[in-house]
Amino acid sequence: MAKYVMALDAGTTSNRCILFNEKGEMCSVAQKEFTQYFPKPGWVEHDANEIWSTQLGVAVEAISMIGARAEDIAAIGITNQRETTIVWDKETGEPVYHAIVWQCRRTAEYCDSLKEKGLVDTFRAKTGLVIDAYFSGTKLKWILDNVEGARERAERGELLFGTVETWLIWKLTKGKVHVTDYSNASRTMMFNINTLTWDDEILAELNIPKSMLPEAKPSSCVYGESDPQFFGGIIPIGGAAGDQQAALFGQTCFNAGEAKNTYGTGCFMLMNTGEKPVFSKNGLVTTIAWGLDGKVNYALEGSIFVAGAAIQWLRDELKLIDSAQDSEYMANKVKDTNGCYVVPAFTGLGAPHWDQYARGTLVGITRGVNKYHIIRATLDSLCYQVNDVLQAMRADSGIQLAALKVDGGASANNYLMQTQADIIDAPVNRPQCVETTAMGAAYLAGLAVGYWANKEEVIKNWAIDKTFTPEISEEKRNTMINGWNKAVKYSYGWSKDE
Ligand SMILES: Nc1ncnc2c1ncn2[C@@H]1O[C@H](COP(=O)(O)OP(=O)(O)O)[C@@H](O)[C@H]1O
Ligand SMILES: O=P(O)(O)OC[C@H](O)CO
Repeated sequence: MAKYVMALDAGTTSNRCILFNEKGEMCSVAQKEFTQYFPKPGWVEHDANEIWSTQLGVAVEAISMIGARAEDIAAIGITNQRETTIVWDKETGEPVYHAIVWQCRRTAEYCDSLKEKGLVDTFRAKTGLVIDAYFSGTKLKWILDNVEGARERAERGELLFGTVETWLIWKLTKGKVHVTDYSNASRTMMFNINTLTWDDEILAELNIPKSMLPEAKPSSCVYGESDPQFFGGIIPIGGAAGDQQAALFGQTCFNAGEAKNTYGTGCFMLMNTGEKPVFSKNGLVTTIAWGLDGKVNYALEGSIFVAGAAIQWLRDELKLIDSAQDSEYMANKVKDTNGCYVVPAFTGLGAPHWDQYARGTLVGITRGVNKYHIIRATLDSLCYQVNDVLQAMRADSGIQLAALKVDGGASANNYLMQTQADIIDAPVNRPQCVETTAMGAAYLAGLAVGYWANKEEVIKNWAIDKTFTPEISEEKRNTMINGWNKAVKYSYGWSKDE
């Protein structure tokens, strides 16, 4: 029997490959960052060819690190930064433009025009989403409208669209397979989450030729095989899911009412709502969690655009820290933020505010505020944003979570996790393996090929590392949250007149 399942985790700032064994243990890990392009304020792009070459590179590295062969790998599972939009030529495989990243705000005004046409309820009912530049649909329209010749070529059937998993599967199969999974399709603002089909009315509104779109399939199913050129033999590609839905699966939140929060570049809280979509009244979006065993699970999601990215900003732009890990030590050098607040609305605000024009702000500065206070306030901003989303989730679902399951790169930060427990006034549970995104993709792929027999087998692999319990008084919590509520308002609408 094959020894491993290979997860390809194509994140926003880096690509990773992890080989998992049957017990869900990480047997080999390789990771590489890739270039971020910021061509204009609020715009974010990646080079799709670099996404592919980096992803293939780490896969080959992870395999060779433990001397594995293709036949040792039961299946490949893919998980990815969602919404990021790639258009390429069907024949040459060349992207016609850089990948437009989920964080990119270039279509904010066009989104406003859709709202002004009174389409908010239509989009919500069909796609589960709010109209926002975050999602793929308007990014795809932008490419067709702005790249010379793209619309004509698309109408002639020469171009293909995909989010990152579609692109990677297409590359891995050398152009044989053009698919997406339901969880990724549900982030495009073009997919009807009730009928599980591309929505003709929306495609007409956005003027998108249907022939460009991939076939939408369940998240756990064999889409095709990787070409033998890449790993010295064929490997079935057995699963794909957006990274946040994969993390929900990796955290084994299989039942309605179970939730997780992932602290990566952004921060995303998802609650499984079972086999029926629940539509939010409090600024959350409805999304497909996964398609598995002939059924579809839905989730409520609170999407926070900037979380770990704010720590990168402290490191790369302000140069206040040498590494993201240092933020913990630095934050602990002071007992509070000395009254200052950071609102990292660098690419607008997502849930529950949904302000495309919000921009970052630093308020409450007095003469005594030093770099440690600013670092601490930046970490705290993640906790406040998560609290805003958690309150919305409580209101929508009526469920008071007994504890919050966390994961993602920044969940390693103990200061951050303790403050999170303090602010939400509930325990925070961190599992031993915080690579739940990759783990979820591995589970979906492994289940498709029988490497794991069923979900019950994988539940056994979840184990806790540490629980953080609330330690501050209600009075202190309220004071901190009131300050945040005041601060966040200063970020609203900042770039509207530019
Ligand atoms: N110890 C830490 N404290 C705070 N932030 C951290 C820490 N370690 C990593 N991060 C942040 O977490 C992010 C990386 O997490 P990861 O889950 O790999 O993200 P992604 O999948 O979005 O690329 C980076 O933005 C980094 O700044
Ligand atoms: O790169 P991450 O892990 O922050 O995830 C990005 C999300 O998928 C965007 O929706």
